[in-house]
Amino acid sequence: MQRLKAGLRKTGTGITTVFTGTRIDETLYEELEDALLMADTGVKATQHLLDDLRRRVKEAKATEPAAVKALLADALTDLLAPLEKPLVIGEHQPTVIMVAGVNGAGKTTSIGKLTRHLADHGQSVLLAAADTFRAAAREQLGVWATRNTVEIVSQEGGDPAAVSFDAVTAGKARGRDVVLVDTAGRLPTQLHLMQELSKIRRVITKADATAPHEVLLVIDGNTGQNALAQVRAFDDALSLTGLIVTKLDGTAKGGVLAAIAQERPVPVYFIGVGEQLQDLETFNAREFAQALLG
Ligand SMILES: Nc1nc2c(ncn2[C@@H]2O[C@H](COP(=O)(O)OP(=O)(O)OP(=O)(O)O)[C@@H](O)[C@H]2O)c(=O)[nH]1
Repeated sequence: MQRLKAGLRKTGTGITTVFTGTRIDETLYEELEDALLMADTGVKATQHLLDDLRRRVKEAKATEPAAVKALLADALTDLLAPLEKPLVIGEHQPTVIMVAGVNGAGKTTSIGKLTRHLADHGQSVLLAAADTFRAAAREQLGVWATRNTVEIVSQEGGDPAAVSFDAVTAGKARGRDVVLVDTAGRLPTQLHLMQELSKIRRVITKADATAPHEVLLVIDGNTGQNALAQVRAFDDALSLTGLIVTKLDGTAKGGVLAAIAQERPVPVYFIGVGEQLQDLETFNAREFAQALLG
């Protein structure tokens, strides 16, 4: 919570200074609108929050800007609440989790953190290095695997769908709890690479008819509105089940979660708040709103 609070300070300060005045007037709402837009909350979510806030202020008969800030925290919590959902492991063995994202979003780091989180909860993990293009990516995942004492299935220059198939088959045979499939970073505009992702998904289903059980997109919270565009594109191509939002430490664009909640509410399973293994937190709407608004 402290790390999240510190991380969201840049986003939060712009919004909270709006409430330092003494009067609740149109200027306050206008400044708040600007601050929310600056924080990448997006036009729709900003409008929704302002309308909701005006209603709450009227109902509560609030007279102090400080009270309005508390009401905004409530409005934001309600908006973000649909994004709150725990990642459930154990309904299938293994639970197959496919992870996608654009280059540099923090996919491999998040997989390392997630592996550690799962291992801490007593789950055995098998990693599939389906990023067969970049030797460095395989090596990086290998480092995480060693650090987490988990197994890894990788294949130099192989077909990513084939590696995924092998990993799911091995996970089944070895009775692992979770198979995590890391895919190469790609842009939604690279159509052939998006098709390749769909192929990986299909081939995973061939190895296990019920899989993948989770299809996660890792997005960089620092990219603001662009992250929302990524959610839309990857969701259209892959039917996402969840998100991991990274780099929420030190961002000025934390409002993007509100935009996602408003426009494409894919659950946020985890948030990344640093580069270390332990810097992964489950997403909680109230905590996030409070961390943001101080
Ligand atoms: N501050 C901070 N940095 C992060 C976080 N998550 C990842 N990073 C950093 O972001 C950079 C990119 O992370 P990677 O995990 O390599 O990204 P990737 O999506 O796997 O990249 P590709 O393999 O190119 O697709 C690294 O320097 C990470 O340390 C986070 O939550 N906070």
